Amino acid sequence: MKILIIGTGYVGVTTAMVFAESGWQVTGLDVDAFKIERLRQGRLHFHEPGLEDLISKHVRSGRLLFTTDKEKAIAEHDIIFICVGTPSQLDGNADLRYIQQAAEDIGYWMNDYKLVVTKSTVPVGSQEQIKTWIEASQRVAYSFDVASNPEFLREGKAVEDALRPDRIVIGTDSANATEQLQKLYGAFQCPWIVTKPRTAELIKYASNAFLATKISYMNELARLCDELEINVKEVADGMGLDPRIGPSFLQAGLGYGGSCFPKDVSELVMTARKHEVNLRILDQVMEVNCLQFNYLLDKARKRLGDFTDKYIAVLGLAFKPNTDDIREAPALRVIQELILEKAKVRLFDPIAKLPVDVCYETVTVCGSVEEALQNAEAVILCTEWTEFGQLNWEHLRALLTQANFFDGRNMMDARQMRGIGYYYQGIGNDY
Ligand SMILES: NC(=O)c1ccc[n+]([C@@H]2O[C@H](COP(=O)([O-])OP(=O)(O)OC[C@H]3O[C@@H](n4cnc5c(N)ncnc54)[C@H](O)[C@@H]3O)[C@@H](O)[C@H]2O)c1
Ligand SMILES: O=c1ccn([C@@H]2O[C@H](COP(=O)(O)OP(=O)(O)O[C@H]3O[C@H](CO)[C@@H](O)[C@H](O)[C@H]3O)[C@@H](O)[C@H]2O)c(=O)[nH]1
Repeated sequence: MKILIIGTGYVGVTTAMVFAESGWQVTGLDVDAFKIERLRQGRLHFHEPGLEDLISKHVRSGRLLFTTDKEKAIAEHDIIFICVGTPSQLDGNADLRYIQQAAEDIGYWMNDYKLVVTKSTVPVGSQEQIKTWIEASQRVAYSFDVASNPEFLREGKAVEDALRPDRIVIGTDSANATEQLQKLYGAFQCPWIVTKPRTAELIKYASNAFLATKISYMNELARLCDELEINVKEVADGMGLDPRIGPSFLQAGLGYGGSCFPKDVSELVMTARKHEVNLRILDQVMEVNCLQFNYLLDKARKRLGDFTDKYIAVLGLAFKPNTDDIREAPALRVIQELILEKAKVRLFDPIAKLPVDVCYETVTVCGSVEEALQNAEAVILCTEWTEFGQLNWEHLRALLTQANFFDGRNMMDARQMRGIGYYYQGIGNDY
């Protein structure tokens, strides 16, 4: 079996690596020639720990190829994974234009039977829609199957998650598709769920929305903790020991960001609305998340009076550590608000960059934490990069004109920070 991956972003490249590691011949196809050129050299166009070494190993051995040639790629492969983006539209619905383009390309260039597998996160009912797009663009009516195989990897931990998944979910009505996918994933020792396409699609959205719910719940609880003089991290530790709750996704902070939770919660709410079901909990999850960054900024406003002409050091831009992804990053909201309130932002992130077209006069991108802290009246920590926790904050205090520390990820210990002279506020982490 020869595998084609359409879309060589975070998911496509990781999926290509997984199948190459299992010994299959894999080709990655993208419309972006820059990305393909880098990948051909065994280099990634994004930051993902451990992935580049594996990609470059398989490129060198010839097991992994990259191309922009749709016609040849589609004609020469039997199994095609769609891994293109499904961002949000302004109204909250998923934008399926890249999926439609990929489906139409497959229909147009197919020359034999193909198994088409959707790894992209697509709304419930998309498999039927993809079938109609393929059929409508076929020049000859070759047979094909469509299956859903949602991806559950986390950025920053993609290699580990994709090589050792918790579960493999397959949604298809075709016995042939199930058989081929079982062969493909043969070596994986994890639970399998083979179900209807719609169920598979909903499992993906329901999982992300549930995790987002845990986060918003903890963020609300953190506000209560601030009032009650209780530390939310201790509460989370106590809750997490109950195996029915579990310790993960209980970290209060600036709210969830990234390319998945915001858009997927929103799409699930929209899907429900189309069916006249009101997912009230998720409406609140989104609202809490939208307000969360401002909760920390309010603490800073109270302390500083206002931000006008004040140097503010913002540490961390990525939506979480160990990635360069800034899609829906809470740091962006913090920065936008600081700009509106006329602060002079000094930004540092070890990996993530502001896009070149985003150039604010009042934002200085710094090359080190020290540079960002220079003359600042406050530090706002937005991403919990390990290195921020390892710095000598006592020593760094001298760089600041005022030692105010607002910790959006509850990374520091309040007592220790106060002990070395900081005015410290976290999110439910002050006591
Ligand atoms: N990023 C994650 O952590 C993650 C995890 C699980 C699932 N997902 C889902 O996987 C999908 C992909 O996410 P991503 O983060 O990898 O996206 P991405 O934006 O990093 O990559 C998508 C790639 O598809 C390419 N593309 C678009 N249209 C194309 C076409 N017609 N032919 C060939 N290439 C095309 C783009 O150029 C881009 O390189 C989304 O639906 C997302 O929700 C993402
Ligand atoms: O306790 C927590 C855990 C996470 N976050 C935030 O939530 C966001 C998402 O984090 P995470 O889930 O680790 O990253 P993603 O790479 O977006 O992965 C999620 O989204 C992917 C795309 O659908 C799924 O495949 C993964 O299973 C799902 O975890 C980030 O902003 C985190 O800072 C918190 O605020 N508190």
